[in-house]
Amino acid sequence: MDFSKGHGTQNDFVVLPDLDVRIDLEPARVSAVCDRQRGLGADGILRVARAGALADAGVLGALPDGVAAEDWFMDYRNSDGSIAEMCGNGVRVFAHYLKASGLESKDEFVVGSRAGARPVVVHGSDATHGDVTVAMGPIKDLGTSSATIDGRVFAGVGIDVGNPHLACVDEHVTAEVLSALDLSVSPGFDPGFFPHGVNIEIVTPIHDGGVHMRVHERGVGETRSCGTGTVAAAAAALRYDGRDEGSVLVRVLGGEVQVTVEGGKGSLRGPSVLVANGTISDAWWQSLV
Ligand SMILES: N[C@@H](CCC[C@H](N)C(=O)O)C(=O)O
Repeated sequence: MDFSKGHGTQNDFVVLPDLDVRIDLEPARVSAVCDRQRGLGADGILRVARAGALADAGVLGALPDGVAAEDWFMDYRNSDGSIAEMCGNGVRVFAHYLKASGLESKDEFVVGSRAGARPVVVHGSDATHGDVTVAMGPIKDLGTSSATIDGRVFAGVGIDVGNPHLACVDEHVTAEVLSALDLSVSPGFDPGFFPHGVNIEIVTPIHDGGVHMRVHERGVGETRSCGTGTVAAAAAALRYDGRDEGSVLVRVLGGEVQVTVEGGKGSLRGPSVLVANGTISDAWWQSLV
């Protein structure tokens, strides 16, 4: 089975081209591939197929809103094997992979996700580096809640950008305070508020047009970046600043991305890097279930 490995600001993915939808992505297989000791190592898997082929194979119950059968579809899995609705860094890597592999020749096209259509613009790409903007869709306010890290409570705002986030902007949080946080343990959150789990961002207020952020992802743990999380963080930081719209440079452990919030929708521009192509052993794959 062929694979590529790539990352967007060090949120890393195994990309599995599967146009005929033959690969069985059982959670045990996904978590083995993503395991950094016994597998390839990644925060998640991106299966590459057309939306119609995934629906015909029963992977998708129905085509999500705005997604046509002939659109590309990013079938995203977290490293624990769970399915998530959206992955912002994943869409950039997915679009870059399509261009680099020759599967797509256009610079502007739609990537389908379980959260709906996510149009992309590939500003530039070669076999290794890409620069991609993703139209991230509506930003929905879920109300206020809080996260607990190491006994410290962070007030935040619940934000749905296709998947659920709790973005906590705190006046006492600086880049130095952020770097001292222990995110090796899952932060506490209100399961009544987030019955399907949540991605949690701790964010500095906006300074000189930018914020710093760390993130603990549902189904993964701490990651060095989360694209949907940067959109939630930017929206929360703008609101903290008394604004509904604006452009924010979001700095994460793995780099930086530019997020724009306008008309209740987000857009995300940032890099993608494709680092390797290879083959997964059939014997190993079969041994996993
Ligand atoms: N890293 C992703 C988000 C992946 C999904 C998330 N862990 C969830 O379960 O919602 C991103 O770049 O957005």
